[in-house]
Amino acid sequence: MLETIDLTKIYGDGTKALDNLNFKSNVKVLSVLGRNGAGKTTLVRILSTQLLPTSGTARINGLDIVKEAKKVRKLISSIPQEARPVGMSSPYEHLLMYLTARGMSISEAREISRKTLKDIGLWEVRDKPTDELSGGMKRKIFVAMAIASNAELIFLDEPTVGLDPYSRTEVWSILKEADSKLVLTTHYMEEAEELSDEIVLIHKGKLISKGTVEDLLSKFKDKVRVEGTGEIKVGKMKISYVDRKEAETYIGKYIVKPITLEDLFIIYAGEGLED
Ligand SMILES: Nc1ncnc2c1ncn2[C@@H]1O[C@H](COP(=O)(O)OP(=O)(O)OP(=O)(O)O)[C@@H](O)[C@H]1O
Repeated sequence: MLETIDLTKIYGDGTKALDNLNFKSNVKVLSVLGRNGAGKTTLVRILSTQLLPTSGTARINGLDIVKEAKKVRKLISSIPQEARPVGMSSPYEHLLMYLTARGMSISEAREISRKTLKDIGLWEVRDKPTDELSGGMKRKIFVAMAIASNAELIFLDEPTVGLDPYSRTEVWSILKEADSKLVLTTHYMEEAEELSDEIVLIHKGKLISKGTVEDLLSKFKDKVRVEGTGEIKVGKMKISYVDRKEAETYIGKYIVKPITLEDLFIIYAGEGLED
């Protein structure tokens, strides 16, 4: 169970990255979505005890992430967005080091490392220095480390950035099979749709919406997206969200599409529909 209580973060320069965030979640995969700068990484860093909040707190399985940070760290594993592997060490060595450092026996760590490297598609390069691997392969090492940890809750900040579609599917598959609960941030909406049991949408550090993909979209079930005309300007593109009936008059003249998760970003950027 994850719960944030009036969680607020104001950085030293005055930027309010999280603004009284309150939500509870107890699902297998929770995705945190929001535009660049919405506060997702700040939230994940605070929840994974790498950064202190300015005020408020959060609880993971009832444990306070500030007052009981040491206990929380035993429950979680986290891959920061900026994680970089050690160039001379191989993927296999990364996993072994990480798992044994977490207290796993060497024999168990060997077995789990091998299985995870196979599952995630890194088996053939398991003994290569990571310096000699591609950016996507390096990213996969961290996903493998987190999943192999079998932690109760795993934080994955944009786990599939830079991965080709095949590798992304490999990662999705391993994430779906994991026994751990996951908190994920992503800018890939199909990834959020594929994996999430619940989504929290944040904007300028505030909670905008929470629910399943269906819940979030159901608020706009009678609307469609019209491209080429409308009040909302995204760069040079004009977009409007109109009732289905009204959209009939646009068919043939403009591009008319169903609303997807991507549209929530445009809608909630403050320029679209009122909630
Ligand atoms: N160390 C810092 N000092 C000052 N401001 C910061 C710092 N880190 C982040 N911010 C600011 O806090 C806000 C939230 O940033 P954060 O990285 O949490 O957003 P995000 O939703 O993860 O963005 P992205 O999708 O681009 O990764 C932004 O305005 C950002 O500029």
